[in-house]
Amino acid sequence: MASPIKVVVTGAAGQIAYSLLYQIASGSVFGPDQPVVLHLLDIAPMMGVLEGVVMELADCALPLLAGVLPTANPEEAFKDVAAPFLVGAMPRRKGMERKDLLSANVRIFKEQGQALDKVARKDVKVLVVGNPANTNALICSKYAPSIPKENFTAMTRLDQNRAQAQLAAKLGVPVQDVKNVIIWGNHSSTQFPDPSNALVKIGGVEKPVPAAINDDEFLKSTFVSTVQKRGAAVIAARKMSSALSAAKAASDHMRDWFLGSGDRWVSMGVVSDGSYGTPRDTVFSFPVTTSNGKWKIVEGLTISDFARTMLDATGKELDEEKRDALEVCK
Ligand SMILES: NC(=O)C1=CN([C@@H]2O[C@H](COP(=O)(O)OP(=O)(O)OC[C@H]3O[C@@H](n4cnc5c(N)ncnc54)[C@H](O)[C@@H]3O)[C@@H](O)[C@H]2O)C=CC1
Ligand SMILES: O=C([O-])CC(=O)C(=O)O
Repeated sequence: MASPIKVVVTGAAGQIAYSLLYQIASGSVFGPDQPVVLHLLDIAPMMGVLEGVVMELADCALPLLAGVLPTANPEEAFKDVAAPFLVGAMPRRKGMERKDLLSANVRIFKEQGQALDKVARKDVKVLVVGNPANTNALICSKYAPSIPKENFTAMTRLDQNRAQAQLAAKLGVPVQDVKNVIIWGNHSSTQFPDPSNALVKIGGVEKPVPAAINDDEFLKSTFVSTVQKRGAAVIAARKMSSALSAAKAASDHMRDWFLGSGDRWVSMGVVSDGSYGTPRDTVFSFPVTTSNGKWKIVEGLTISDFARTMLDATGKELDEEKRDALEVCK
């Protein structure tokens, strides 16, 4: 058995963490042979609730759970961790856009960037879930200059999973038979869920999704807006934002980053190098492949005029969010 790795979940007393902690501690993220020590960070007033979460983790009797550390101190939480899931932040409510959370949440990621810079391993792999996730990840990276910027990512995997599920339902196939749908840009209502390179397996044969669906109007309008607005639809129904599916997506993101994405593309918000004409120095979601703990943007894709308009709109929003976030952090 490998020696345990330290994994931190922030917002550990919240609703996403409630699903996520089990997935990490049961081996679905880092593999069935990798023990974990869980560091649980939340704010001081939540320590009582967190105590209950600690009790429940013990009561799960999980063989891979090698230790649990609940704390309200970021430097204690981030000490020597390999994998931070930065979930802790205010969720939006009905009628809000995710960027409306910026002024409330971005300071959390400044403070946590500073703490990571001070005490985390330099090869730490950071996943930001708390909204607005892309811009929070950018700010976190900016305040942790001793850690390579490639090590900071934002979660758009939930959007990818939603897009894949929508296409599979339309085609009447199991969800795993659809692959390579892309989420470009911001985890917001300007994101571009792009099915143009997606593939579907039908009767054992792989075909392009656009040809299999053969309904351009559906792919450019209904499909795009359903995925863009899915988070708001869940809030309208549940009166709380998605948590079960968000935790599953966070697990998928980290698992693929650590263990590899195989023959599938996955979407991750990463610091843009300007690929595909996107704004540099924003955290932009791209199709990537992952192996040996590193991600690589899929190169050489054709960008249609429609896609160009969509990429430019979401890039513009990310530039605006960055400007606002830097102002808040001054
Ligand atoms: N990127 C994505 O796809 C998704 C992102 N989200 C976002 O994830 C975040 C968390 O959502 P929920 O778990 O539903 O919220 P929640 O309100 O249930 O839990 C948030 C937890 O974070 C804690 N927290 C607040 N400030 C903190 C700090 N400075 N340090 C550590 N913990 C802190 C709170 O005390 C609370 O326990 C929200 O911002 C939400 O919008 C939610 C779904 C999907
Ligand atoms: O919509 C929200 O505010 C929560 C979220 O990010 C999502 O469900 O995608």
